[in-house]
Amino acid sequence: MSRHARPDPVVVVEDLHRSYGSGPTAVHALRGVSFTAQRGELVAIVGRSGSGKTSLLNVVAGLEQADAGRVSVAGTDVTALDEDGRDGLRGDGVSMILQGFGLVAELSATENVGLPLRLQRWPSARREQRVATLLNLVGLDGHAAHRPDELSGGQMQRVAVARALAASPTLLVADEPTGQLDTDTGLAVMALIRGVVEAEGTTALLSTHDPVMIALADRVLHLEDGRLTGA
Ligand SMILES: Nc1ncnc2c1ncn2[C@@H]1O[C@H](COP(=O)(O)OP(=O)(O)OP(=O)(O)O)[C@@H](O)[C@H]1O
Repeated sequence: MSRHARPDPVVVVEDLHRSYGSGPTAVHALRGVSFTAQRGELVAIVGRSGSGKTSLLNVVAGLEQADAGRVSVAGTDVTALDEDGRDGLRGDGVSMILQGFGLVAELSATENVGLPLRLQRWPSARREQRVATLLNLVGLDGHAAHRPDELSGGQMQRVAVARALAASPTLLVADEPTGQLDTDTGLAVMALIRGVVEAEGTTALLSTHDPVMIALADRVLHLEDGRLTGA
């Protein structure tokens, strides 16, 4: 755990339920999940395909609504927010790295990474410096001017990671952030996330199948059929 970690719960999840569909064909993706993640803690969520990892991350980040239960992020009751409120959450302290990258096709790597800083009205000189630092950290100095269609899948993922970290979020939510990366790039991205957790006291909630990422986590939560099982 980072030196910032202290009992200061950034994420509090209580008895969370989420289903898709209704009637006999309904899928109960989350069946009463509860846990807490502290400031500066890197929590890995593991479990078989279909165990509910993406559903859990999406509800915590406000992309999907829970059927029942409560999620609080940095003191905000996410489950009580309407759609606008949930969108606002992601501009304000919660960053998400999605499985499909979520980059803007028309923008260069530099512009994509700088987007959250633009939204927060960072002065341009400071913004440029932060973006350059992040692109360097993810090993993409030479690709700053490239648009997503000029980048490989691994490079797009690294841009997405840099963008998610740009505005020093309180909470980073990442769905298999190294899933589509080769071993070396995956290690670099994991080290980057671990480093940010250490340096900035970010709380990170990640789903992963990667043993190295699991080893780097402060805590591992095991999901099985929508329930947390003993670690
Ligand atoms: N939009 C949806 N409509 C219907 N069922 C869904 C939907 N999203 C997820 N599910 C179902 O909910 C369950 C949990 O899915 P989820 O994507 O959360 O699992 P996961 O652990 O993230 O899987 P993976 O590791 O394959 O990404 C699965 O049975 C899945 O088929």
